[in-house]
Amino acid sequence: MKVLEKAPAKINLSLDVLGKRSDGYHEVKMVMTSIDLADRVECGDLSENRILVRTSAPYVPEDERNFAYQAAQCIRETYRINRGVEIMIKKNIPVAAGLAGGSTDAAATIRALDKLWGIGMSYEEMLEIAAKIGSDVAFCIKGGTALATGRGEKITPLPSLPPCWVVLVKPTVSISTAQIYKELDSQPIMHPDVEAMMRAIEEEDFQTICRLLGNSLESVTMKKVADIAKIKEQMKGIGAEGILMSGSGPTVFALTQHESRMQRLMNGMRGYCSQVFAVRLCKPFPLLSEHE
Ligand SMILES: C[C@@](CO)(OP(=O)(O)O)[C@H](O)COP(=O)(O)OP(=O)(O)OC[C@H]1O[C@@H](n2ccc(N)nc2=O)[C@H](O)[C@@H]1O
Ligand SMILES: Nc1ncnc2c1ncn2[C@@H]1O[C@H](COP(=O)(O)OP(=O)(O)O)[C@@H](O)[C@H]1O
Repeated sequence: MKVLEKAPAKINLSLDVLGKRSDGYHEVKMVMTSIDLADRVECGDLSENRILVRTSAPYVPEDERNFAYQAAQCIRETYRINRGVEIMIKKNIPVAAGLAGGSTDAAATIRALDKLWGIGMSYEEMLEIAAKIGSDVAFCIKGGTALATGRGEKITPLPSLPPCWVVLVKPTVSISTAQIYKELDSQPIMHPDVEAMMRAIEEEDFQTICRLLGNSLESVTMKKVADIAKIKEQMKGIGAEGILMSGSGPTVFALTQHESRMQRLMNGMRGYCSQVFAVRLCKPFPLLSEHE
C-alpha cells in the first residue's frame, strides 16, 4: 500500500522574537499561513524492516538527517512498529529558504504514516511527535493559518486569509536558521504587532494585513544578503499590497489580490531571479481523528 500526502510551504506574516530562552531557543510569536507551493511525500511498504528515503532534489540528505526520516523513526519508536517504509519526496519547495520545506515533509510523513500503519493518532499526539523533529513541524501538521508561540510548537488556529496571490522570489543563497537567530542576539530587535495582525485577519481586512506584515529576523538576514533589499525595492516599484521576507529568509514574498499585479510581479521578477513563483493560499488539512 502507498499513501500520498501534499506538503505545502509556509510564509510568516508576522514574526516576533520575544527573547532568548535558557534552552538556547528563542521565544517567538508568529502568524503563519500555508501556501500552494508544495512538495509531495509518498510513503509505501518496504519488505525490509528499515526506513528508506529518496528525494528528487540534489543536496537534500536521504539518511537520518532528513526530517521525514526522523519523523518515521520517532513514530516507529513511540508506537513500537516493526515495519519498514519507503519515503519518496518530490521537492518543489526551495531548500533552506525560510519556507519550512523540511518541516512540512516531516509533517506530511506523520500524516501519511498514521494512515499507512493505521495508528489513529490524535492531533495532540501528532503535535508531540512534530515538536521532537523541529519547531516549525507542529504548524505544518494542520497548516492553514495559525498563531505559533513557545519556540513555534504551540499552535492556535486562526481564520483563513482573504483570497490573494502570493508571489515568492528566492535569491540564490541559502540561509542557516540557527545562524540568523544567533546574530539577532547582538542586535536591537524590531517587534511587529502580532495582536493587530490577528485582529486584521479576524476582520478579513486585507489592506491592514498587508500594512502590518513584519518580521524580527528580516533586518538580520538583510545585512548578509544584499539582494533582499533590492528585491523588496523592485517589487514595491512594480506594485504589491504588502511585501516581506519569510522566516529566516532569504525568500521574499509579495501579497496582492489583483491578478494583473501578480502577472506584472512575475514578469518583472523573473528577469531578476531564477526562482520566482506565484501561488494561492492553502486550506488547513482535515485530520482523520477529527471525523470521529
Ligand atoms: C525562523 C522560522 C520561522 O518560522 O522558520 P524558517 O526560517 O526556518 O523556515 C522558525 O522559527 C525556525 O524553525 P525550524 O526551522 O523548525 O527550527 P529548528 O529546526 O527547531 O531549530 C533550528 C535552530 O534555530 C534556532 N531556533 C529555532 C527556533 C526558535 N524558536 N528559536 C531558535 O533559536 C536554534 O538555534 C535551533 O537550533
Ligand atoms: N525533507 C527535507 N527537505 C529539505 N531539507 C531538509 C529535509 N530534511 C532535512 N533537511 C535539511 O534541512 C535544512 C533546512 O532546510 P529547509 O527546511 O528547507 O529550510 P527552512 O528551515 O529555511 O525553511 C536543509 O539544509 C537540509 O539539509
